[in-house]
This record gives sequence, structure tokens and C-alpha cells, in this order.
Amino acid sequence: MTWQGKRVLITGVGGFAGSYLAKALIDAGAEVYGLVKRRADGTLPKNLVDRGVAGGVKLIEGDLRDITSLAMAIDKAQPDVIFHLAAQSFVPRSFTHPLETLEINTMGTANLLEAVRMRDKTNPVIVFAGSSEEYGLVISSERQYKRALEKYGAVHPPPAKIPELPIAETNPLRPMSPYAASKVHGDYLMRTYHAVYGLRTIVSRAFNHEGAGRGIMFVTAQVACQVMKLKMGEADRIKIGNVNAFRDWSHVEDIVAGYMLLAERGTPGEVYNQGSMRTNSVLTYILIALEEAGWKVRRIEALAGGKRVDDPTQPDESPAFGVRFWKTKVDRLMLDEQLEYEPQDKGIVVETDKGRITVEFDQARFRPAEVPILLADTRKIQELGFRITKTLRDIARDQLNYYLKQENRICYV
Ligand SMILES: C[C@H]1O[C@H](OP(=O)(O)OP(=O)(O)OC[C@H]2O[C@@H](n3cnc4c(=O)[nH]c(N)nc43)[C@H](O)[C@@H]2O)[C@@H](O)[C@@H](O)C1=O
Repeated sequence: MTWQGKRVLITGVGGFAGSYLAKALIDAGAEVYGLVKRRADGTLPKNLVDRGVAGGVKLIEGDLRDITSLAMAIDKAQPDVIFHLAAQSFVPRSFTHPLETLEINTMGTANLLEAVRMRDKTNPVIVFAGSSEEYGLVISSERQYKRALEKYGAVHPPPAKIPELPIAETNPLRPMSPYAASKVHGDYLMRTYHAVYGLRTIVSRAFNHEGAGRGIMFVTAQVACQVMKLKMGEADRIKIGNVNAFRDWSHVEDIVAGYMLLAERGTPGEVYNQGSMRTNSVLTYILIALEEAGWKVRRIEALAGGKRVDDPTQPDESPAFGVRFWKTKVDRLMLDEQLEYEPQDKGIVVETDKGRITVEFDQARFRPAEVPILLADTRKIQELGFRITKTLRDIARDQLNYYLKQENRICYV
């Protein structure tokens, strides 16, 4: 499929991934319509302005909770392809605002599918932004399985093999937040509407994706913004939550290319992971961001004492879970379960070539339940031609550069 002249509707076009997708589609020659919520002040979404496509996207006012507005958007856009990205996407907010999350993510998805079923005559391809969060409680070792059973009482369904990594599309879905549950519902709805009504729905389960302009409440943006503040002398420490979590981080541009690929070559009714087939700890992301900002990290140690690691960012290429990927010495120690930082460690002192930096644990940033580790098996989408082009250091550099501008350095959570 060529994108030249194709009519595309993006829900969530003003969001982080939506704005990158709009840019890529416009560059490819598509006619892009974007659903945006009414803005009383008449301003354009900052993401669209930052991507340079504020004038290029045909904005349609609408709200996922209002099916009439969705029907009108479909009438107006007459789309060949719909990318359904709009969502309440911040996991902690879903714990404090579960109903809002369900309304937007679950009912909103149902509204969109109903609007397409009732109004559309062209049967567009619909690519749905599912999420790696749907996999949730992934079991990585016997020890972690035992701990999960102690903490949650049950792991359902029980793991067929341990480790359950890397995560294939056939892995069990064990959502660990209202956000994740809302995405599981959307995922199943998409496939139901394919099976029952023949809608051409394709589910993407993207793992974490980052880059310049990532929402400030997400961890990579929190880290990059705070590191830049340190560099500019505007802060004296970094505040963070759980540094033991492992995530499969890709650059948003790679994921957006994957969304387009799915629309072009994906099979309706199917599910595709999108990710980097790497996994790194939040701690590594902090240390890498410090290095990309100009510090050389020599050693780390718990603030409360102990858990000392020399040369923590030393590259480690040894395989983990049968996959060979870039990681650090500190990742390796954490994956081997030799190292884990607890809230009572209070934080970490990072010794660098230019002095010590404090990374302080902030209790408010820990979650009621946590997804411990994510590592994508992306062989299915690779068969369509999917490739990752950016490294973790590329991602950190891109995010740091965004915070060189003072007006972007608003690190509140
Ligand atoms: C694919 C998936 O990706 C995203 O979900 P997420 O993985 O929850 O992303 P995050 O960047 O908020 O957290 C990553 C990890 O980092 C830990 N963490 C430590 N300290 C802080 C901290 O200070 N802030 C945050 N936000 N997290 C922290 C936190 O506990 C978690 O383990 C969304 O786009 C979601 O919509 C989505 O679909």
C-alpha cells in the first residue's frame, strides 16, 4: 500500500505517539484527520506544534465518550485507515481514576467500533494501540513466582514455563492495573468485532516507547528532565520510584513505523507485539542519561549503605532469557537477582568523575502493584519487515536534547 492520498483518521493525534504518527503519515503523502478534544482556549496541541504538523493535520473535535462526535468524525474523514491511539495512558492515574480510565479506554473503544460499524461504508483498516501492560505479571524466575504467589495469592493462569520471557503474543494476559485491564478489554473488543462483523481490526501491543516530547509523568521523561535540571544547576538531586523495574524501551519513531507497517501488511484479527527485544532497568536509564549529559559514572551505592557496584554501566552482551541484547553490568546483577534496591535503601549515591549525585527514592512514586519486567518477542512483526533503528542511548540523548529548552524543563509529577 502506498500512503499517497490515503485518508487516515488518528484518535489521540495530539498525544505523544499520535503526533509522531501524524508527521510520518503526512511525510508519506497521506491526508491526515485527527480527533482532538475541544480546547476552550483555541490553542493547538503542543505535540503537533513541536512536530511541525499543526497546520498539516485536519483537526476534528470529538470525544471518545461521545459516540455522536465519533460518527461525525467518520463521516467527515471517510478514512481508509483508522489508528486508534487515544487513551488515558498513565498507569498510576488509572489507580486513582479507574472509572475515567475505563470510560475513555474501554467504552471509548466500544464507541469507536460501534460508530464504524454503523456509519462507515468503506470498512477501514483499524489499528488499535493495545499495550505490553496487558501482559502484566510476567513470571521471570522461580523466586519471583513464589513472591508473586505470596503477594497476590494466585497467578492466573499459572505459568506454562518459567521464565515467560521474551513475551510472545501467545503469553497469558495478567493485567496489573485498571489501565492494563482497560486495554485488555479494548484488545478483545477489536478481535470480537473482526470475528462477528468482519471489521478489519489489527491489534498492536506496543511495549514502552519514548523520545523527545514524551509526557513528563512517564519515567524516561522524569529522568531526562531532572538530569538536565541537575546539569543546569536548577536541582541538586534526582527523585524517583522503583528502580528495579525492567522495561523494553523503543524510540517512538520505530514504533510509529510499526503502526504504519501493520496497517499496510498486518492481517486483520491478528495481534502483533512491537518492541525492541531489549530490556533494561529504570536504574540503567538513570545512569545512561547521566552519562549522555556529560558525567562518567564510576560507582553506585545505596544511600543507606551497601549494595555497591563499580563500573555499573559497563556493557554486558551475555544473553538473558535466550536473547542477546545490550544491557549494563547493573542490569545483569539485577536480572541474576544478586541486586535489588528497596525503599528502605532511601536512594542511591552515584559517584562520577565530577562528584557525587544523589538519586532519592520518593515513596509517592511507588505503585500499589507493579509490572516487574517486560521484554518483547517481536518475531511476528519482524516477518512483516519491522526493524528497530535506535539504541537506548539514542533515546536518552533525544530526550535530553528536548530539555535543553528551559520552557520544556517542567519536571513536576
Ligand atoms: C507500554 C506502556 O508504557 C507506559 O507504562 P509504564 O511502563 O507504566 O511507564 P512509566 O514510564 O510510567 O513507568 C515505567 C516504570 O518506571 C517505574 N518508575 C520509577 N520511578 C518512576 C517515576 O518517577 N515515574 C514513573 N512514571 N515511573 C517510575 C514505574 O514504577 C514503572 O515500573 C505507558 O505508556 C502505558 O500507557 C503503556 O501502555
